Amino acid sequence: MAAKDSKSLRAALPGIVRILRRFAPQLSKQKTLLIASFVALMAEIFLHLLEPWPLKFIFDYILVPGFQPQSLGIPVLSGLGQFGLLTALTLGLVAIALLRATAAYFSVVGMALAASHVLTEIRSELYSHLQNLSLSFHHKAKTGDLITRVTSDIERLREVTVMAVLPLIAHSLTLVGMIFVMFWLHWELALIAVAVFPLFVFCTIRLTKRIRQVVRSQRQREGAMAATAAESIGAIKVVQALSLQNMLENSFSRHNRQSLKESAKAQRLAAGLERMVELLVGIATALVLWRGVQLVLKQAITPGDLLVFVNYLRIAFKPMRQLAKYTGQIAKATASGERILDVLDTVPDIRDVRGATEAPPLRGSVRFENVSFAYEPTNRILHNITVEVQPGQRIALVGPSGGGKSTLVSLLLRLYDPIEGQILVDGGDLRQYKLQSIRRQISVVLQDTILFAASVRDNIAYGCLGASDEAIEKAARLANAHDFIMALPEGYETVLGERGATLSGGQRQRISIARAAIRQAAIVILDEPTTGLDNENERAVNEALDRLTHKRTTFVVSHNLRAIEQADLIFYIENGRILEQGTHKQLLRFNGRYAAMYTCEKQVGSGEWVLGR
Ligand SMILES: Nc1ncnc2c1ncn2[C@@H]1O[C@H](COP(=O)(O)OP(=O)(O)OP(=O)(O)O)[C@@H](O)[C@H]1O
Repeated sequence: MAAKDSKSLRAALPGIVRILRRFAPQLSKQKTLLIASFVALMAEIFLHLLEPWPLKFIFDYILVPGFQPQSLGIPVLSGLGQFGLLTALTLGLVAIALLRATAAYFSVVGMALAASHVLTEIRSELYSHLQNLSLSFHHKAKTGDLITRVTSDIERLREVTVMAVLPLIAHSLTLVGMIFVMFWLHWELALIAVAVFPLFVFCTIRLTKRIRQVVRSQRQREGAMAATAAESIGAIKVVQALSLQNMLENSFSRHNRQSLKESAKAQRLAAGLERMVELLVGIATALVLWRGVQLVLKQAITPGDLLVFVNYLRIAFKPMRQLAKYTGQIAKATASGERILDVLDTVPDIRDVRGATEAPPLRGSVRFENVSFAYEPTNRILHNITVEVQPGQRIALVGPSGGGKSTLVSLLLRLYDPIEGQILVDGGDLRQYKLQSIRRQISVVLQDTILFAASVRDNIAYGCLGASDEAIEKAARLANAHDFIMALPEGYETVLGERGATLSGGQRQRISIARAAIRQAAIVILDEPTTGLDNENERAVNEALDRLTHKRTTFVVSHNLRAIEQADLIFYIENGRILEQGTHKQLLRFNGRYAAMYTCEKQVGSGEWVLGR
């Protein structure tokens, strides 16, 4: 994920090869379109080379004293008179222009279509890959930066394919064709014309390398800005409440100013490169004229030949000047392409192992066997956890904050894999089953309920895609949500604000319970589901949770004393170790840490376990 250091142009080529190789399957699907546009391109190049030739004939045969049609050596034209030949040549000029325009049209449209198809497919692949990348990746990556990759990096590749790659190929091949024809006409004059080329290539490579470095660092800067914006706008309430606006603004404008500097530098370099090319072409034209006129006077070449030379240099002038622009754009797009590949080539830590099977319908027995886990290799969070849970049992995980309770349940969801030990469901190792088939059978209610900017109905149905209206309503009734949903302006069709912002915390929580309920899963995970709710909402949510978890294996991470007392089995976890386990009564009799916390909490009397938080 880390940004690569800037590369030289020589080193950029492997980047392009890497991109082409990685996207070869998508490209080969567009084979027919690509071949057709290439054929059109070749036709365009040929017609481009042909353009000055009618003029050459006019200069060499019509404008010379003593017109001799036979000297043309082309039987069809030799039979024409002076006027007829002039008409034929001028019509030829128009026909060449027309055919060339048609060929160019088809090559551009064909290429644009092929690029759009390929990149649309890559964008879908990128999005789906991002969704499946493990949490360990997403915790480290910046959201804004990832969004830039899915949107503007892909867009840049699409633009550059049509606006730079195609013209670059066309112009390069035209240049090669022109050099070939010039050598065929007169090698000495051709040598003079191409003499400035090595200088041109040298300067282009040097400047393009610098442009690429600047542009890459500018892209990173833009990613950082997008990340800052996404983060602060996503958490605007906290930002305003803590008056963090100034601090965030400063950081944003620092990146913004730096990006401006880099963009100005890139523009300066690109403009300098273009001017240098103009100068070199001017020098080449002057040299050709100087030697060419002498050759015409010595009758070594015809005036028409010199005209073709000068014309080719003029035609070559435009692409050569643009070459700098195109290479700059391609360097930019290579950077974009590599940023996309960096994501696509990141292998999810958590994925289906080879030969993984669909999990059978679960009964709900769970066993953690000597499970250890670390987010960072050097810092173990869980140590040798062994837990045995029977189907339908309600388990409470308690202990001070940071002890590892949420981490433990996230291992059951296979958001992470243990570094040692194994987790068994109904006797089978979690890792032998397909990821989705396990997750589908576990319902989750978290403290931070995430709802989507969709209708209430859809938000509930996300728990079980394709659920019927009856099932949705049943789940909503179970979750104590039906009545307030019906009171919303459009009932179940009411579209929620982003992240469900238009509902109260308790309402959001009850919709998320309905979403969990519709799954009918054998295992339910409740991670502090009532934290932050007022008494009335908490009562409604608790009622809903009791119904949701009835006869299901339930893991509750909670500070709520009532939820803890009701559990069949309580695990007291501190510093990643299970220090005590048993029923509420057993643990009170044991008079250890759990009993101490419980007694202390009872005395404080808030009903919420506050120690250690
Ligand atoms: N994504 C992460 N990357 C690195 N460390 C993490 C990550 N998530 C949690 N931790 C660390 O793992 C430890 C256990 O966290 P966890 O959230 O499991 O504790 P908890 O017992 O659920 O706490 P709380 O009661 O406050 O929710 C903490 O020290 C925390 O800092």
